[in-house]
Amino acid sequence: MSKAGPIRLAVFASGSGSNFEALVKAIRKQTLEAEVALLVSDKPDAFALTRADTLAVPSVSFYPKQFPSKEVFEREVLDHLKEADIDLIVLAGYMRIIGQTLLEAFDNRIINIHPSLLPLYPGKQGIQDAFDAGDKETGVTVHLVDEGIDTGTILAQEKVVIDPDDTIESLEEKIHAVEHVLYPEVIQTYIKKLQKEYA
Ligand SMILES: Nc1nc2c(c(=O)[nH]1)N[C@@H](CN(C=O)c1ccc(C(=O)N[C@@H](CCC(=O)O)C(=O)O)cc1)CN2
Ligand SMILES: NCC(=O)N[C@@H]1O[C@H](COP(=O)([O-])[O-])[C@@H](O)[C@H]1O
Repeated sequence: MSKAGPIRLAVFASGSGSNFEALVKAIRKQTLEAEVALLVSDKPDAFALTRADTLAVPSVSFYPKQFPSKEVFEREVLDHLKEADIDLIVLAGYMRIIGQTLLEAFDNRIINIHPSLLPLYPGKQGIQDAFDAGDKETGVTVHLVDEGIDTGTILAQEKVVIDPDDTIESLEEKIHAVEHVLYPEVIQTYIKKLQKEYA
């Protein structure tokens, strides 16, 4: 981490990749002092990979079920991260549990964004769960990733009001709009913290 040059991020995405694109655009607007050196996906048909091609960001994708175990899969991923000299892993709609191989190699250097006010509604459908519960508000959480699911140290949260006339689609739009601003801000702050620690 003490090396020269910008912090090198690997973004992990399984789906659309709008948060990935927001991070790249924040870097190009110079509001995030980092470099997205690699996009990693566990879904070779993920639209995030198309966004990476359009944005000229190197990418790699995998079929996890082709590997005999999560450990073997993550060792392959880790080889690519080392080759790209990655400093920080940023999960952005990555719908796969991070195992011990990556957790140990990137201790306190894996961040996730989750579309609920954790500890409320962890898991894969945070937006739907809050909507179905009839809550008047939900929000976005950015947290460190640990061995639990959405149990890592919370770095930031922002509330989002659920209006009576909201649909699941309109709520998703409001959540994503918050994410696309909050995530780059939180990562910038965390990078500065890491750089001080490693100085
Ligand atoms: N070790 C951790 N890994 C991940 C975390 C975390 O907090 N700790 N956050 C998730 C994101 N996520 C919710 O925020 C989440 C993603 C995926 C799952 C899940 O049950 N996935 C299944 C199915 C995977 C598949 O079939 O594609 C699984 O991996 O077994 C729950 C929560 C990212 N990873
Ligand atoms: N459990 C993790 C989880 O639900 N993550 C959520 O997936 C979406 C990815 O959107 P994107 O692919 O457009 O960035 C985001 O809303 C993110 O919070």
